[in-house]
Amino acid sequence: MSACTDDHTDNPQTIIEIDNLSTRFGDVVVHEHLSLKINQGEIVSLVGGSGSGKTVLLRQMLGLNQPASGSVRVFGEDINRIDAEHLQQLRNRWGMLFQQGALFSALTVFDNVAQPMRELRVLPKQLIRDAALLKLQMAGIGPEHALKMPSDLSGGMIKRVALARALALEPELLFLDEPTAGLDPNASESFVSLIRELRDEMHLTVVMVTHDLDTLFALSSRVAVLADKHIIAYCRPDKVVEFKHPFIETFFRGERGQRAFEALPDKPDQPKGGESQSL
Ligand SMILES: Nc1ncnc2c1ncn2[C@@H]1O[C@H](COP(=O)(O)OP(=O)(O)OP(=O)(O)O)[C@@H](O)[C@H]1O
Repeated sequence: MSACTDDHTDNPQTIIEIDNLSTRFGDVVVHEHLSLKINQGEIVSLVGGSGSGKTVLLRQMLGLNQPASGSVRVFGEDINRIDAEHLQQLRNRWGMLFQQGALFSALTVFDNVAQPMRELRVLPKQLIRDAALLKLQMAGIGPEHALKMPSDLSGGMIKRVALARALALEPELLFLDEPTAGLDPNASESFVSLIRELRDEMHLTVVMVTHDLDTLFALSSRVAVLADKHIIAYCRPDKVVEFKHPFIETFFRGERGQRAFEALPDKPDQPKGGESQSL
C-alpha cells in the first residue's frame, strides 16, 4: 500500500488499475504487492532507480509481460485474461511513444504516421491521408516535412513524428517512455507544452516514465515512486518530495531536484527532510 494517493476527484473514471501485482523472471522478483490506480485525464509520472522495474511495469500495462500473480486492468479489462483479438482492440485505444522514437527508418514521415491506420484495413486512403497530416500538424510537424526520411530529422522532430504516430488512432491513453530524453532544453520545454495541450484537447490520460525532473514537475498530476518492488508513494509532485525514503531524497533533493522544484508555479514550502510520513 502506497502513501498519499491524492485521489481528489469525486467520481473518477479509472483507466488503469493494477492490483497486488507480482512480476518475476526466474528467481528475480521485480514487483511484489504492487498496486496502482490511474484516473481519466491524469498525467502520471513513474519514477524509480535504475533497475527498479519501471520499464517492466510499463510493459505489464501494455500486456507485453505476464504477471506471476495479481491483475492489470486497462479500460476495465483484465488484459491477461482476454483473447488476442480483444487485446488488439484495447491496444488500438492507446498509443505508445518509445524512448528512441522507434520510427521505421525505411518509411517517410508520412508513412510512419499512416501505418497504424493502414493496418486497420478499413479506412479509405483519402481519410488516412488527411488524418496523418492532421496528426503531424497537431504534433507540430508541417506538411513540408511529410516526405522526409527519419534520418533527415532532428531528435526533437523524431519525437514529434513518433508522437503523431502514437496519436494516429485517436487514443484515449498515451504511454511515454522518457519523452524528453536526449532533447535540448528548448526542444524539451516545447515538447512538454505539446503534451499538455494534447492532454487538454484530446482528454488523454498519460502515463510516462521519466528521469527528467523538469518534465516531471511541469506535467505530472501525480508521481508514482517505484522502490522496494512496489509503489512506495503516489502523490502530487509537490507532496511526493516530502516522503522519507533514500531514493526520494537522492532523486528529488539533489541540486537538480531543488532547481526543478523552485520552478514550480504554486509550490508549497521548501521540501525538507524530517517532516514527512515515514513509509
Ligand atoms: N526479459 C527479462 N528477463 C529477465 N530479467 C529481466 C527482463 N526484463 C527485465 N528484467 C530485469 O528486471 C529488472 C527491472 O528492469 P527494468 O528494465 O524494468 O528497470 P528500469 O526501472 O526500467 O531501469 P532503468 O531506469 O535503468 O531503465 C532488472 O533487474 C532487469 O534486469
